[in-house]
Amino acid sequence: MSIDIEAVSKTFGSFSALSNVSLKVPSGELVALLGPSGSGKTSLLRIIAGLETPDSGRILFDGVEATNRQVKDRQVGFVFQHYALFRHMTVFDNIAFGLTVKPKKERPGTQEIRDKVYSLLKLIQLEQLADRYPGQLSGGQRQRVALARALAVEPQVLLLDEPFGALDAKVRVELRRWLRRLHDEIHVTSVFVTHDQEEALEVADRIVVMNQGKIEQQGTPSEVYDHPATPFVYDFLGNVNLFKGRVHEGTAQMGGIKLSSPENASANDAPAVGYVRSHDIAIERDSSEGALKAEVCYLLSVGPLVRVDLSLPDGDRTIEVDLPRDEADKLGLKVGDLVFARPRKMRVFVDDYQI
Ligand SMILES: Nc1ncnc2c1ncn2[C@@H]1O[C@H](COP(=O)(O)OP(=O)(O)OP(=O)(O)O)[C@@H](O)[C@H]1O
Repeated sequence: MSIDIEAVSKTFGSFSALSNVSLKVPSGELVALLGPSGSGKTSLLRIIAGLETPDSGRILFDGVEATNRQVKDRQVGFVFQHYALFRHMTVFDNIAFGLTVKPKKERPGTQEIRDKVYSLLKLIQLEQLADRYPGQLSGGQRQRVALARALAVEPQVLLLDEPFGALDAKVRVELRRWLRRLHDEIHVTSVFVTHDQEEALEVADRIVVMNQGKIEQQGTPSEVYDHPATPFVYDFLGNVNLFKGRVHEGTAQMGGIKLSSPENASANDAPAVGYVRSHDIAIERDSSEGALKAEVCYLLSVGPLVRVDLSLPDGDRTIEVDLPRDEADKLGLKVGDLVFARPRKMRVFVDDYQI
């Protein structure tokens, strides 16, 4: 089922939580709502669910207006971060719950419910745990059961609000991959709220980046990561260094670096900020054009990368560089070394922006 959100606004008292938000979720797509705390992700999800009513705007399911439709008539399934399972019920009974409470004429027979629950247990790979109670499961297993419970009633839309938020990092990564594979199998239209950019990049077909109740940008993971539309998106989706300067007649002069025809900078003689991701800076031993002299002030190996902090001679500024480990090994960097940093890719935004 497709979802259309048309010009939705929502205020709480005098606070505007959502302002004129429009979004189309095509049938079968997995969309991530990504943004910092308080950006309006959960409010939007609750409006889709029918748990909250917008002040203005409309929600359509499959092209049919559903703004005032009751939650129970929307055919949505939920999985929340703390959507507790029924503690006194087994895994089997938790998953079966939505089916057993259906009105008598819609309720499937006992054998049909049993078959359905076992097929879902197979899907979440927990067949052997049907008789356990929630207290006897790990956090990750509990969220998988919560997902199976949501899917049991065959929702047309699945809404997930930080479903892995309470889990430790390793389980989170496993579960998001698992969710992606599961979605490829069942194709239910899904909206997934997260503030974790890696999670959104890995799981979603499309990412909707939210900030202060508005959509900053939407696109495929590579569109939003490789072509951020605004400084906010640049900053939110990855580690970034800022170089302040000016643009003048098609040339940008940013903190000692000169760029001709910088992307995105058409203004004349205006203050501007250049954005460079930490992995888009090369470190070289020899001086070359477009490279900045810098001193290595900190080194840290993190998995396959080495984080190198460089201080620039212009004062107290440091820039962060992420180098593949073999490249760092080849350079043999030590704290105190004088090197040259060359931004490989810089995006210039003319409007001043503070992080
Ligand atoms: N029922 C409410 N009453 C008053 N203010 C609310 C209510 N619900 C949300 N808000 C406010 O609206 C803003 C958006 O909240 P929302 O929960 O949608 O953000 P979020 O992006 O999901 O944040 P988080 O990641 O922290 O959950 C917040 O500033 C929040 O305090």
